[in-house]
Amino acid sequence: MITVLGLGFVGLTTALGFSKKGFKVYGVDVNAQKLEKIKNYEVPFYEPHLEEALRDELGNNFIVDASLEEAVNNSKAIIICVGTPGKEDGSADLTYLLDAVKNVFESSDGTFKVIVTKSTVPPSTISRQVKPYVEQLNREYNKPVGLASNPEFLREGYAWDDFMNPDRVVIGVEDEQSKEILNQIYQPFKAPIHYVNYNSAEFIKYLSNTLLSTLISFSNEMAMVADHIGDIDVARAFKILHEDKRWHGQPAAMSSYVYPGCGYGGYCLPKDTAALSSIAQENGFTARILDANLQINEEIKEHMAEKIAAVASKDSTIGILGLSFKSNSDDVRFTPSKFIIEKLLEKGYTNIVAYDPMANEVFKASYNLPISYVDSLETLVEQSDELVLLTNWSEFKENEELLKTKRLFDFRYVFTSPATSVAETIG
Ligand SMILES: NC(=O)c1ccc[n+]([C@@H]2O[C@H](COP(=O)([O-])OP(=O)(O)OC[C@H]3O[C@@H](n4cnc5c(N)ncnc54)[C@H](O)[C@@H]3O)[C@@H](O)[C@H]2O)c1
Ligand SMILES: O=c1ccn([C@@H]2O[C@H](COP(=O)(O)OP(=O)(O)O[C@H]3O[C@H](CO)[C@@H](O)[C@H](O)[C@H]3O)[C@@H](O)[C@H]2O)c(=O)[nH]1
Repeated sequence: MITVLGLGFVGLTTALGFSKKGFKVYGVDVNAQKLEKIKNYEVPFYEPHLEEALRDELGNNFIVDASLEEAVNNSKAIIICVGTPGKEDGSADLTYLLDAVKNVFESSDGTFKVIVTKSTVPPSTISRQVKPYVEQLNREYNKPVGLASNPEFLREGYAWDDFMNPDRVVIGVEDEQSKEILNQIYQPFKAPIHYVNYNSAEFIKYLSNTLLSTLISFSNEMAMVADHIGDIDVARAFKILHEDKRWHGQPAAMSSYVYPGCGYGGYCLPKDTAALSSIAQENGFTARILDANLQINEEIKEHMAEKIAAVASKDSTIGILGLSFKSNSDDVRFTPSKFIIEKLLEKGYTNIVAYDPMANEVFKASYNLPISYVDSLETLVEQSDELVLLTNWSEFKENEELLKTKRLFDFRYVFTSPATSVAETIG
């Protein structure tokens, strides 16, 4: 039913996991020594629980002494778990992956199977590299295959538990036959399954890993800032930081911080981020993550203005939804709306009309921009050709139908939550 190519940390765990769930699984590896060990019930690396699982499954559902041909042709899903090491220039080396794809083609008897990339590959690998490669192979072999991306999120040391109890399963798939097969093999896991396109699936894996690496480097940058300033108990500071209630609960409210939008504003985050970078510099340390953080906060606003300028004609009326820096507040200090409106004015949009449930007056008095204001959402929509949502007010959320009568730039992702816009959740 399933073949797993590559029996390293991910592959052996995957093979034993599916085997444990009752599927017949063929395990294949090009490393003869590794394979020999596995055949002798030996896990070639240290990972808790795998030895026990190998003892239970080998010779039952898990088969490692079959030829590649037998494995591939008895399987509907071929899951590739080979290494994708980094090259010197930082890019991913896809040699093993493409070799594995070729091996599948050479061995296939021509019945339909789906080749599933579980190895971590950069977004666009399937669409721009694997798919064209498969099309090229197909001109030679003419064997129908489907493609899917199924990134793996397990951690070493917890591989078995993470694989058997995934937080979610992500499947990038663009044809029904492959989707059906993947749906079947993941049903026993009782986890949410998210079907997305290839690029999104690959991206989600990097979104996860780079968030983790960024948080670690951020923490380390902060420790270096603290060391340079001196007399700061770094470990204690981090422990106290973790007491913020937004880190706890399910889902932790902190997840709303890991969410794109149109930049942070308000009286605190912009000035405090700048001030810490500045005092670090005074103490002889350049806080590059903080500096990049500030720079991104500028760039995102320009990016949003450019998105509008790319499609909206200069003589259209732009309706701004939201002026305060966040909902449930009338504070307009450093509000992204101010900067985005200024950028639109610079780009030549002269008809800008704005509405905020609370902050019209204070915004007008603070910034004196050449725009007009209206006092109801209905009037704003009526007067505008384009709508630009910049503050996450519930009044906007509650009026989706009205807002969607015009083209809407939803820059707070109110109606297109990144979590659900590309994903269909089942299970
Ligand atoms: N290690 C992790 O915690 C982890 C977690 C999630 C994702 N990943 C990703 O999964 C992939 C595999 O990682 P790993 O740690 O299991 O690697 P690994 O090096 O432990 O295992 C890869 C295996 O693939 C085998 N192989 C190479 N070419 C082959 C081919 N043509 N046919 C059959 N087998 C072949 C190798 O001999 C090796 O045993 C990588 O892309 C990695 O980034 C790793
Ligand atoms: O606060 C922290 C947490 C981790 N680390 C270090 O970060 C590295 C990675 O740790 P961890 O994430 O626990 O291990 P991995 O097994 O490499 O797992 C990561 O990489 C996998 C492969 O892509 C993903 O599947 C996992 O979700 C992701 O956590 C290690 O050097 C840790 O010491 C720190 O320095 N500080």
